[in-house]
Amino acid sequence: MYITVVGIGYVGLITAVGLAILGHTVHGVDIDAQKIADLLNGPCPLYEKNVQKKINYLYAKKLLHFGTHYRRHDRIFFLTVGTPASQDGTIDLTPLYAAIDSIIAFVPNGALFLIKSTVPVGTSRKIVHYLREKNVCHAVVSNPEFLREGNALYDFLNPDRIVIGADNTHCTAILTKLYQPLLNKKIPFLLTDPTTAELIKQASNAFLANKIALLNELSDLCVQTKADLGALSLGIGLDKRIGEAYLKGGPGFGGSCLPKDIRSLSRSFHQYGIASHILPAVITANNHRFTYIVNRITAILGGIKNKIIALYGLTFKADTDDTRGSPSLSIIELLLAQKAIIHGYDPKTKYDLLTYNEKGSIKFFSNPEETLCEAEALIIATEWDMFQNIDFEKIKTKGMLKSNIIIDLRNILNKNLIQQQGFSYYCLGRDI
Ligand SMILES: NC(=O)c1ccc[n+]([C@@H]2O[C@H](COP(=O)([O-])OP(=O)(O)OC[C@H]3O[C@@H](n4cnc5c(N)ncnc54)[C@H](O)[C@@H]3O)[C@@H](O)[C@H]2O)c1
Ligand SMILES: O=c1ccn([C@@H]2O[C@H](COP(=O)(O)OP(=O)(O)O[C@H]3O[C@H](CO)[C@@H](O)[C@H](O)[C@H]3O)[C@@H](O)[C@H]2O)c(=O)[nH]1
Repeated sequence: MYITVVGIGYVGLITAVGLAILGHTVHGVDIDAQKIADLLNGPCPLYEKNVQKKINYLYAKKLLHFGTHYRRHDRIFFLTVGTPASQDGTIDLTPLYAAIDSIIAFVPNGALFLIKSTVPVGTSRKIVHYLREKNVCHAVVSNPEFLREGNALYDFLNPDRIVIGADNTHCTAILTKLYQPLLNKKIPFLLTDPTTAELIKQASNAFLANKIALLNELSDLCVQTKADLGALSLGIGLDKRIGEAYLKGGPGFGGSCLPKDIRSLSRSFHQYGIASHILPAVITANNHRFTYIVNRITAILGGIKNKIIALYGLTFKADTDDTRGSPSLSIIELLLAQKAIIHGYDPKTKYDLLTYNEKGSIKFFSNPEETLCEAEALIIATEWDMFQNIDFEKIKTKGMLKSNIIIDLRNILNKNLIQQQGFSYYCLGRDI
């Protein structure tokens, strides 16, 4: 099938590559001409493992194309543009409607719009009305995406389920054909209406966020009671009704999705005149976590004013270059506000894209050892594998870290080894 993917960001790029791997011919369109040029000439504008190789291969096979314009014969459009949220959860749908406007100005009636962007409940049906008012006739289907950055292509090709929210059976038939290779793998195919499909997407993220927030709260109780956080997660997760995923303690959940989608869902409750008591509590708990962690760091260091603190990991989790909604950045802002001096390191972050509200002292480094220069303490904020392979023995012997304090917000280092090497090691659920 010939498919157009609109908005080649984290989701659009993987959707385009994934659909081409499934055997379709895919045309990716973005308004960002620089992004398209980078996709065509390299390097890939975003980091997702194994994707660059796949792009090169599919491009050579002519299964994948990129451009800034639509083609007249395009009929099936996956809409994957951004849907950012303001603090009160209002979603900015301007990019989505702009994309729709540019498509309908170009293609004749009879196209199929598949909404993959995460949108507030009711959006697909509003789009149907919008198209009707414009006197054009196209079908609209909700087909939310559940991929995780860092595992994106695997998730696209091996999803736990495909959710289709459609009001007519003709669209369902097209989608069955489109996803046939995945249906052959017995991946559950859930057909429902568009509103329910939209709600499934946001509610799934709300459940995940709930799990993380509760685990993080329990982690604080572990500190006070000297219970073992690792054993607690395992013990809870072994209950099949709960499951082991999303029970890792950390600095709080972040990213461009979980925080945004809970705020948006919470706003939908409000708009429909009902109260959600749980969602606002999860948001508050997560925001509070950043302050809690900075207070603990301050206590461990006996004050942080004018002290250099090295921080490893700026992305919102490992294996991505995405810093949107990153807990590391929230923690850095709070440390800078107390006049700490930050030395930051991340293997994939494009430092020049980072902006700070606090105009404090911050410097970024291109290698982990240099980052430690003159630092009082090292904070590990994301779980990149490479941080586990750093030669801490050498760091200790050469006296690279002034006070030999390591604060591990992801519990990725081997506590016994690191303590034997002579560091004061502080980890989640025990000291923080
Ligand atoms: N990032 C994720 O892991 C993830 C997973 C599932 C769902 N989602 C949802 O998918 C959507 C996209 O997220 P993302 O992280 O890929 O965003 P992104 O910001 O990385 O990408 C959006 C892209 O859309 C382009 N764009 C904006 N307006 C356009 C227009 N009118 N025409 C063509 N292109 C346009 C932008 O230039 C950008 O390249 C959001 O709704 C998000 O909530 C994201
Ligand atoms: O046990 C855990 C799991 C995750 N996190 C944190 O939670 C955040 C979100 O992680 P993850 O869910 O892996 O990231 P995303 O790539 O944003 O994926 C989420 O958001 C996407 C966009 O909606 C959805 O498609 C995915 O299904 C959903 O997992 C990150 O800060 C993680 O560090 C934890 O602290 N502990």
